[in-house]
Amino acid sequence: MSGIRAAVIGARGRMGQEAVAALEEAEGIDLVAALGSSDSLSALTEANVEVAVELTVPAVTEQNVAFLVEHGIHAVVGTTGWNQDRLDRLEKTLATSPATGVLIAPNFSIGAVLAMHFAELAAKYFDSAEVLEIHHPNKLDAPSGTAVHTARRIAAARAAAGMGPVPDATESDEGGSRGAVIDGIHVHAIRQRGRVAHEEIQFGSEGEALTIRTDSFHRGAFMPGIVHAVRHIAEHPGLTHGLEHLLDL
Ligand SMILES: NC(=O)C1=CN([C@@H]2O[C@H](COP(=O)(O)OP(=O)(O)OC[C@H]3O[C@@H](n4cnc5c(N)ncnc54)[C@H](OP(=O)(O)O)[C@@H]3O)[C@@H](O)[C@H]2O)C=CC1
Ligand SMILES: O=C(O)C1=N[C@H](C(=O)O)C[C@H](O)C1
Repeated sequence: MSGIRAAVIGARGRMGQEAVAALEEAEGIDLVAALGSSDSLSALTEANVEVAVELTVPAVTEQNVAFLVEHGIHAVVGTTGWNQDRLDRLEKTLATSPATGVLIAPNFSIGAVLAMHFAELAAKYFDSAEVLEIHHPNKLDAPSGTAVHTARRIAAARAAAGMGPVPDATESDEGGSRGAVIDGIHVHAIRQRGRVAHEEIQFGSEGEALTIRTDSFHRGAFMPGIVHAVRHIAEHPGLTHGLEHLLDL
């Protein structure tokens, strides 16, 4: 064995099981540890892990990533829940281990990464913009991490173009029908059995609309992005937020 020594944390979850299979298949990567919730993280240092893929739950991801950084293990993180406070704390931890790379990836699917990129490009050309996400009903968080990241990027592109708020005359919003509002962009979450992960970004201006849609029908959709990140995260010390930064976009 002489490839990148990789591990999966959360190996028995829906994503973790797929990631274990994908990394076992990947050339130039040796999967040397696969941890569930009852395993100690010390197994990672005992196995001399170089890159760990973190796919757990929002409640534990921050402490897992802190352990990785403190032990100089590069991290490829798919778990949601990385708000600005958590990202700020992570930056501080990374300052103590400057050669270590951490990728926080709201979505590993190439289609979703491109959809967010296209949405950012389109944002300044349309008066209205809203994000709709649809996921399986076992998902713990709403709105999805991808939808939050998408809304933030649209809002930043609008702000950079000097645009004001989206037009909306709503005076009463009983039960939150207008959805969550992330940096001024409305985000709507649907949970539906039979679905995996889907997002639609809707833009509108007088007389025209643009809809950008991405569908992940199977968790295999996320695996090429994970494998690519495991191969390249060591070249990106510090914090990287979004797989787009590891791609040639
Ligand atoms: N970035 C992306 O592209 C994607 C991100 N996600 C995100 O990834 C995360 C996982 O999703 P999914 O696989 O569907 O969730 P699951 O609920 O299927 O899996 C979560 C796993 O986390 C494990 N876990 C919980 N606590 C710990 C811990 N302390 N140490 C190790 N493992 C732990 C559980 O382990 P056990 O079974 O051993 O109790 C469980 O198997 C979610 O936040 C989801 O939103 C999902 C899809 C794509
Ligand atoms: O929980 C999921 O399934 C997914 N979570 C991520 C998110 O919240 O954006 C990525 C993808 O949408 C699937």
